[in-house]
Amino acid sequence: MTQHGTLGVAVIGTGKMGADHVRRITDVISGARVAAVVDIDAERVKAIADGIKGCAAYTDPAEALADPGVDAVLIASPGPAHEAALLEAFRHDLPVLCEKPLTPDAVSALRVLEAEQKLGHRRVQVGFMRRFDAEYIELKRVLSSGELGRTLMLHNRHRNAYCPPGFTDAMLINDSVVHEMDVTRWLLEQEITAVTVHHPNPSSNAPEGLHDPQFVVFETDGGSLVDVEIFVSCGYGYQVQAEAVCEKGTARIGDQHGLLVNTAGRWGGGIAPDFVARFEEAYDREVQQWVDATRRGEISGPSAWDGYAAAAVCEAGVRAQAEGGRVEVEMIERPAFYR
Ligand SMILES: NC(=O)C1=CN([C@@H]2O[C@H](COP(=O)(O)OP(=O)(O)OC[C@H]3O[C@@H](n4cnc5c(N)ncnc54)[C@H](O)[C@@H]3O)[C@@H](O)[C@H]2O)C=CC1
Ligand SMILES: O=C1[C@@H](O)[C@H](O)[C@@H](O)[C@H](O)[C@H]1O
Repeated sequence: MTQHGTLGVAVIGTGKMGADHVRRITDVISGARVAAVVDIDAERVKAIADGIKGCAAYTDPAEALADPGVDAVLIASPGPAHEAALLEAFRHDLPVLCEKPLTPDAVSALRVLEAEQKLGHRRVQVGFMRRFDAEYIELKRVLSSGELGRTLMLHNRHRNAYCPPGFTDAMLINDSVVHEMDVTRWLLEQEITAVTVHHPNPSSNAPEGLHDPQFVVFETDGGSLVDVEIFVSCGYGYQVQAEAVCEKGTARIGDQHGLLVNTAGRWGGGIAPDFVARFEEAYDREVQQWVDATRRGEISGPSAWDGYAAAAVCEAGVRAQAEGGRVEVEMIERPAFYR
């Protein structure tokens, strides 16, 4: 570790999430600094590095990870670039915070699991930030306490005001519903065993060719049923809600009733514009805890196994979308290394 024990982080990918993580490490959290930024867009990466003292700019992740000032890696490039960056980080035995998805499919996620196991110690935390959100943490506490009895169903709504150009049906599953896959596994402590996907006639506001919204159903090995409304062109804001239906009651998060205003015969509150605003504190907590654990020589949070499990469920979801009907999730048995 460089500069009085401060963790030197290389941020790979400096788009929407990467640039926000650079800002977070530089201005918000403690114990780390951005030692290097990497992007295939040379102009973008230079502009970002120029604004940070002692930060080097690279267009090649391999060169950046060989920089002696780099102690840890935050991967925020697009999903298909994650595997190469992860394997390069393993070559230097560097700890990694990898934005979701770990990789875009189960076969490549499995290669990452195998490579991490060969290292002999865990190196990866996956960026499933909802596990660091105050409301989700509270929901997890209530469900784990047993005060509401067994969880029978979990209803989820996941709405984005708009989606980036080129968003596809498969991305609805791989980029968006992947978060509900992770929170289902984490909240219920059960594995997802089968996926079914339905959709109504698309909204007239959906981009051409996108079946939006969709309605996804998970079955779990504990006998719970989970549904997810995914709607990425709802137009009015960003909403993530979850309601657990349990034997002795229900528990619900995501109504965002921070401030209620009464005026001119109406009442109401605000809705976050996007995930960066809605989950700002969760991202801060996620990155701070990763830095703290790394500086203690530990690794915590969602593991590469969680990334693999989500990728396996995504695969079933994408097949269910394309083929119709119910598709069973195919997963390897959890290795002892990840227990
Ligand atoms: N946790 C969350 O809520 C969210 C996570 N994400 C995840 O963050 C990652 C990045 O997403 P965005 O920032 O939205 O994408 P983006 O498209 O805004 O940025 C990606 C950046 O990576 C660069 N890049 C592409 N290939 C590269 C490579 N091989 N090496 C280095 N840089 C490369 C691009 O030039 C671009 O600057 C994705 O894995 C995405 O799934 C995205 C949005 C929210
Ligand atoms: O991860 C994310 C995006 O990639 C995805 O496109 C959005 O739908 C999610 O809400 C966001 O959290």
